Formats: sequence, C-alpha cells, structure tokens
Amino acid sequence: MITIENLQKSFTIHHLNQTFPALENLTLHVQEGGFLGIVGKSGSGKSTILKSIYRTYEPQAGSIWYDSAAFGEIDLLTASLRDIIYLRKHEIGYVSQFLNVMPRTTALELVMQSLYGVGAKEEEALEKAKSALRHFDIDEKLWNSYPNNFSGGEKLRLNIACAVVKEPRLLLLDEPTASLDHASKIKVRESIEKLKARGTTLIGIFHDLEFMEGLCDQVFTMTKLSEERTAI
Ligand SMILES: Nc1ncnc2c1ncn2[C@@H]1O[C@H](COP(=O)(O)OP(=O)(O)OP(=O)(O)O)[C@@H](O)[C@H]1O
Repeated sequence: MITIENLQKSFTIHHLNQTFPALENLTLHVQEGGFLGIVGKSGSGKSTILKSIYRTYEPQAGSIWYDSAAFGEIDLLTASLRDIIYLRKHEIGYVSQFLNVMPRTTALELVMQSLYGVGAKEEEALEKAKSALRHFDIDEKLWNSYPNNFSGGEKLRLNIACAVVKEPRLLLLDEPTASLDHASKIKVRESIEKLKARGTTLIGIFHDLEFMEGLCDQVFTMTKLSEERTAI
C-alpha cells in the first residue's frame, strides 16, 4: 500500500543559517491492510515521516509510492496538489494530537463536514456524526459548541472521530492516545480494531507501547541521526 524509498528531509533554520537532517535514506514498506507502528526517541523523525506522507512536509529526495484507489500507484512526493487534496478528502486520514479548529463550526458540524467530504447526504452525516461523538464519549452538551475551548482529551477524541467516520483506506496516527485517560484509550483502540478489520492500512506513532501490543503487525524503530543535531 505504501513503499517509501530513500526518503530525505532536512530543515533549514534560517536565523541560524544552518540545515539539519531529519530523515536520511529512509526506506520502509507497509502492505495493504497492515498496521505499522513507529517508535523511537523524541526528535528522531517519526512525525516527519507521517507529515511527508500527508504532504504537510516536502522531502528533498526519495519517493513515497501509494497504491491509490482513484489514481493507482502514485508518488505522493510529486503528485499534484489537486491529487493530494483529493486523497486527503477521500483516501488518507491524519490524526495528530492537535485539532484543526474551524472558526464558528461546532463539534457536530465538524464531524458532519468530514462525512460530506466523502459524499454523505445530510441525514446520513447527522446520524453517523452523532454515533461517532457518542462512541468517543463527547458529552452531548458539547455537540453544539465550538471546540476551541474543549479540553485536550476532548479535542483529541473529536479529531479521531472526524478521521475515523470517513473510513479512510490509509490512516496516519501521530500519537493519537497522548493525553487520553484509560477509558478513552480503549475507545480509540476499538475504533482502530474496527478499521483494521475492514481493511484500512494504518501507520501509527505511539509512546504507549502497551497500547500498540497486539495491534501492530510490524514495528519500525527510528534511530536518531545523531545524539547531537549536526548541521549539514
Ligand atoms: N517544521 C520544522 N522546522 C524545523 N525543524 C523541524 C521541523 N519539524 C521537525 N523538525 C526537526 O526535525 C527533527 C525530527 O522531528 P520530528 O517531529 O519528526 O521527531 P519525532 O520523532 O516525531 O519527535 P517526538 O517524538 O518528540 O514528537 C527534530 O530535530 C525536529 O526539531
């Protein structure tokens, strides 16, 4: 489903006038329906991998071959922005610890918009959105309020609900259980298990190794390029 070849990403810190490598010649493969867990030290480049797949970051070299339902084999590094936007809407989901809050959009509307993106009609979107909010224990009193004042855990659960309702083909999870209590973690795990059972391919970063156990088919350990950041 995903084959990453010789991926290279560095960051230039302009005020220092220096460039630091984050990923060097990274190669990995995830089969369709598989679940790859990525672990490794802080700063080793785990999030950079997911952001490169989602094209939030643009690596300098390498390729990320994705087997798309709409386009067939496509290199996410060189795909047009139009194709990337299509894929984000229909095929690839991304959950981070941070919620992309839209102004004047309630929690319920946010989940519904996610469903409209994949073609749901209003009635269906409303039912599915309510059921997802219920599943992730978002208090009904909060459904019609703006999420910018939600707690960290509530925002995270809403974020996961928005991604999961679309039943993406590929789901990228950047520490989806950070700041969640045990009961919420179980809910997230249940949803991941359901998605996996229906064939979603998953790539996830977890600090909570216990959470990963029994979920991931393979674990990829990132090593830090150097303990001290070295300029190139
Ligand atoms: N937008 C950016 N600008 C500059 N440097 C960045 C940027 N994003 C990441 N980096 C640097 O790239 C390196 C890898 O960062 P990344 O966030 O991928 O690590 P990580 O393994 O996910 O860390 P953590 O586990 O702490 O979240 C770090 O040294 C980080 O400072």
